Amino acid sequence: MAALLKQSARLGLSGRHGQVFCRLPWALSFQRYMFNANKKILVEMDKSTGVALMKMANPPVNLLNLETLTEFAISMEKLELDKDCKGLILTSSLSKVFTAGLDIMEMCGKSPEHVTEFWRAVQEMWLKLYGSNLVTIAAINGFSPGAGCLMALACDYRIMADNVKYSIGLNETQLGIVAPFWLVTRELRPSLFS
Ligand SMILES: CCCCCCC/C=C/C(=O)SCCNC(=O)CCNC(=O)[C@H](O)C(C)(C)COP(=O)(O)OP(=O)(O)OC[C@H]1O[C@@H](n2cnc3c(N)ncnc32)[C@H](O)[C@@H]1OP(=O)(O)O
Repeated sequence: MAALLKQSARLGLSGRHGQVFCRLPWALSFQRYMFNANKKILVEMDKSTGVALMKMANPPVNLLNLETLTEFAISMEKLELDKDCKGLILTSSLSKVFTAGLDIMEMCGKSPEHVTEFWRAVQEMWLKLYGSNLVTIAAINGFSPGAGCLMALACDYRIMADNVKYSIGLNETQLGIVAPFWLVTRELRPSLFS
C-alpha cells in the first residue's frame, strides 16, 4: 500500500486536464495515459506500475451530481477493461474537499424520473467501486461527508490527510436522507452477508 501511495505521489498532481487518451512525452509513450470524459473525473494510468490515479475534479466541492456519477462509472469501466490496471487510487483534485457528497439539488424539486435516474447513477457508482476487481484505495485529502464517506468505505483501503480540520462521516439523516438499504446492509452491516 505504501508503494501505491508513493506511486500516487509520483504520478502526483502533474496531470494535464482536458485530454482524452493523450500520451505523455515520447519517453513515457505507452507507459502512461490519461483520460476523462468531461473533465469532472480525471484519470491517469501508469501502465508500468498498473496503478491508476483517479481525481474528482468538480469545483468548488466535488459534488456528486448525475453528470459526475455517470462519468465516474464510465471511468471505472474503462479501467476494469484495461488488463494492465491492477490498482486504483481515488482522490480529489481540490485542496480541502474530497467530496461534499451527493448534490442535494439533484433531489430537490426534480421530477420523479430525474430522481430515479439520479439514484440509479448513485447505485451504479457504488457497485462499480465496491464490486471492483482492482485494489482500491481512497486517499481522502479533505472533507468527506455523506456519500464521500461511503465512497471511501467502498474502497479496500482508506488513508486520510492528517488535518484536524477535515471531517468524515455519515450526516445524511440530518438532511432527511436515508442511506439506501442495499448500501446499509452491504457496507455497514456486512455480517449479514458472511
Ligand atoms: C457511495 C454510495 C452513496 C450513497 C449515498 C447515501 C446517502 C448520502 C447522502 C449525501 O451525500 S447528502 C450530502 C452530504 N453532504 C453534506 O452535507 C455537505 C455539506 N457541505 C459542507 O459541509 C461544506 O460545503 C464543505 C464540504 C465542508 C466545504 O465547505 P466550503 O466552505 O469549502 O464550501 P461551501 O461554501 O460550504 O460550499 C460551496 C457551495 O457548494 C454548495 N454545497 C455544498 N455541499 C453541497 C451538497 N451536498 N449539495 C449541494 N450543494 C452543496 C454550497 O451550498 C455552496 O453553494 P453556494 O452558496 O456557493 O451557491
